[in-house]
Amino acid sequence: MSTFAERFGLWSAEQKAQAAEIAGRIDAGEIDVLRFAWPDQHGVLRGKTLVAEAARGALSRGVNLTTTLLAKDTSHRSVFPVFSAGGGFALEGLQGGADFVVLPDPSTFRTLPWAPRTGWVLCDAYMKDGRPCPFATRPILQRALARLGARGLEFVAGLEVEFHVFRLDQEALALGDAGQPGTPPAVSLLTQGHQYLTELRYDRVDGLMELLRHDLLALGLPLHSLEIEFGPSQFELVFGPTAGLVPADTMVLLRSAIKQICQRNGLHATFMCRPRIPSVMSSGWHLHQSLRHAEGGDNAFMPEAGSAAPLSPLGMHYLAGLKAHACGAAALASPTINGYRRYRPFSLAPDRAIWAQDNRGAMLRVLGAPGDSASRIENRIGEPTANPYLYLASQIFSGLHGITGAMDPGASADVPYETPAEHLPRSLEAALATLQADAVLVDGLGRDFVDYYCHIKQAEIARFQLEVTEWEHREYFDMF
Ligand SMILES: NC(=O)CC[C@H](N)C(=O)O
Repeated sequence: MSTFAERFGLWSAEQKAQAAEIAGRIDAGEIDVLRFAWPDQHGVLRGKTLVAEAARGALSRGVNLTTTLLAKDTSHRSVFPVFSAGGGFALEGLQGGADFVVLPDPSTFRTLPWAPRTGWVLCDAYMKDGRPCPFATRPILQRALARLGARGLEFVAGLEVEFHVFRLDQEALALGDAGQPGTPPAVSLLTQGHQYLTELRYDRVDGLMELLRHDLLALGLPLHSLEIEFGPSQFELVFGPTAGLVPADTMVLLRSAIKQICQRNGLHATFMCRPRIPSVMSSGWHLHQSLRHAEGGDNAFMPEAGSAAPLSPLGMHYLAGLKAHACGAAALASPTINGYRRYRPFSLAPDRAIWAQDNRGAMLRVLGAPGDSASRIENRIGEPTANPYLYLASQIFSGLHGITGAMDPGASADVPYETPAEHLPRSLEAALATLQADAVLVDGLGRDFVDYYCHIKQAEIARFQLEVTEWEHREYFDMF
């Protein structure tokens, strides 16, 4: 019987060869288990771990997962009526908690440095009839990349990712800590804040940094630097430029890797934008991006000699597209309720949709000059929880619109927090409404996908709105 991958022709010749190589490593007894990891709608990895012999067959047969995973919000609740007729989804085949199939992309295989004799492979999701799973997000980025490819262009991105790491104070979980979501762990600071980039702070956490450096490099991720960020217990890692799907695959893996490495060492790493700790600074995910010519590989954003503009005309049009669609794209770049507390002035985070030449107060920081082969745009709109496939796709769809419409980004906003401009959405709800009304992003992502995504996010918002916050209690309880 032919396998799932063969029957539906889901692998390229290169992927077949890579799968054979993994099978060979399993046969040679190199690994005991293989983790089949699939990035869900939140960009969180889920999947199953198979023992070596079972994993060998599942490489090309795939692994069945439950379609209810597609229905989950960030509390892991199913927010579609999956057991009703049709399952509440706009598309067929997802009712009743039936199976879908995740099939490895063999090019992503590696062994996990922190987990002995453990293999890991990123998977793509398909329906049982071989169709791509309609709500999977990796194919959305693939589609965006293909649109660029049709113009002879490739997407290049480097990642600047901020996050917090705390010491875990709690050894055991109490029974009462269970919940959906459960009680967050009790933690203490690793470092105090406001010692941005000091060597003393770095040395204090050198042990953690060395753990991260060793394992992230062993995973083959393009780690460039490790840095002390502004806030208490806040750090930043920078990853050098890679092309196509790789930066997004890197992001899902690095987030999961950092959390795993930390939890194995009595630490808690979080990519939540603005944890509730005194003197907190928000964590951003700044995306350095450029396009290159598929033929020749030269940077398509680098301006010609003598250019007054910091980018080529193509780059300036792309920039204008990013600016024009920023408020809708925010729903993908900053997908949590918490992320909207970050857009505030004078914080090195953006608060409005503007661009400027090398200015960290602007949303779009442009770094380019004739002769600079690293000419690029740094979009500072994102927070580190974003699903990278959606965040990157939102950039490409926006930028492509700028290119096809030969859009003009206007002048550089050199006083970013004073320049009159459209304010970034003040809430996730406002961002979702803007996304729904953005015809270019809806066309790129697909109307069914946008409706699906907004339904999940609205469920989170609805639960949030039912909670009485500590702020309200403090404000009104004694006063009235
Ligand atoms: N050093 C920095 O650039 C800080 C960035 C800031 N934390 C943000 O939210 O984007």
